[in-house]
Amino acid sequence: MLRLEKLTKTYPTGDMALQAVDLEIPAGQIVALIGPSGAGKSTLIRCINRLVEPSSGAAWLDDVNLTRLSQAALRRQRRRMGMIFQEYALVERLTVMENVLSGRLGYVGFWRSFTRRFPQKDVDEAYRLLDRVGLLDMADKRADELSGGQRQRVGICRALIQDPALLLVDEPTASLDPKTSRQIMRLIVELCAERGLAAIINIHDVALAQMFVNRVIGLQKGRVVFDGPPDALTAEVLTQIYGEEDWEATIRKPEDEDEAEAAPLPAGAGGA
Ligand SMILES: Nc1ncnc2c1ncn2[C@@H]1O[C@H](COP(=O)(O)OP(=O)(O)OP(=O)(O)O)[C@@H](O)[C@H]1O
Repeated sequence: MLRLEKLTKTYPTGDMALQAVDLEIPAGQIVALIGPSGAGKSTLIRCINRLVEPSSGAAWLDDVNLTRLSQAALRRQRRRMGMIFQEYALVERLTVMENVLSGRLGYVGFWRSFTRRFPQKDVDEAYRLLDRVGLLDMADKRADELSGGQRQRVGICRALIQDPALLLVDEPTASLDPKTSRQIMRLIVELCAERGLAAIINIHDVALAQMFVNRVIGLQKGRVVFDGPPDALTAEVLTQIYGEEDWEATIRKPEDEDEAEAAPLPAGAGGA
């Protein structure tokens, strides 16, 4: 379980990116984080694994206070938090397989990581994951030969091979076309359900969030202003989060139901 207690981040510039955020995410629950540009979504995700150092407050993963860890202990705990990035963050000149296996670098010793010789069980797991995401025949391709959707699938495999308890997902579909975006969201949600993984997905596309998760958290100016099921995201609520706009075009409509049926919410997606 992830618990944030009054998590606060003020950047040296004075930007108050997070203001005393309290949040609990049970094991296995998938949450979409929405909010306007600058609301603090990326900061929140990065304060959890301390790519950004929080100014005060605490982030607990089960019984571990992540904000108090030494660098060595933090490295160990980061294995439990897989991260998926908007721009994939793959090493372009390495193969798909090598990129996936790089997710194990936090586990193998210095010499193995230096020579990139991974245990056979890691290689076997990498093949299993690539098969699961439909990229088995791409294992030996270089990352720079892949499409955006294929790259994100590699990014997902790299995060999952860490065997994390929590996925931190930062705008996974922002660089993808609408159809590929749906496929990637569906894959993330399915894989989390299969593995009982909790996830926080920072996402700009409200309709996409509504389609795939059971709990949405709205941030505005570093504060949680909404926490509830996707159906509660009315035009009034969206105005509160984002400001005045014609929200009827954004809110999920009945004709989207076909897509929802094609992607039933797994039980693990969990309610608020
Ligand atoms: N490295 C930084 N130094 C100073 N201020 C920053 C830094 N990163 C973010 N900020 C500020 O913190 C606030 C929150 O930014 P953050 O990137 O977390 O928002 P966001 O909701 O993820 O936005 P977007 O959707 O545009 O990515 C903004 O005011 C931003 O300008």
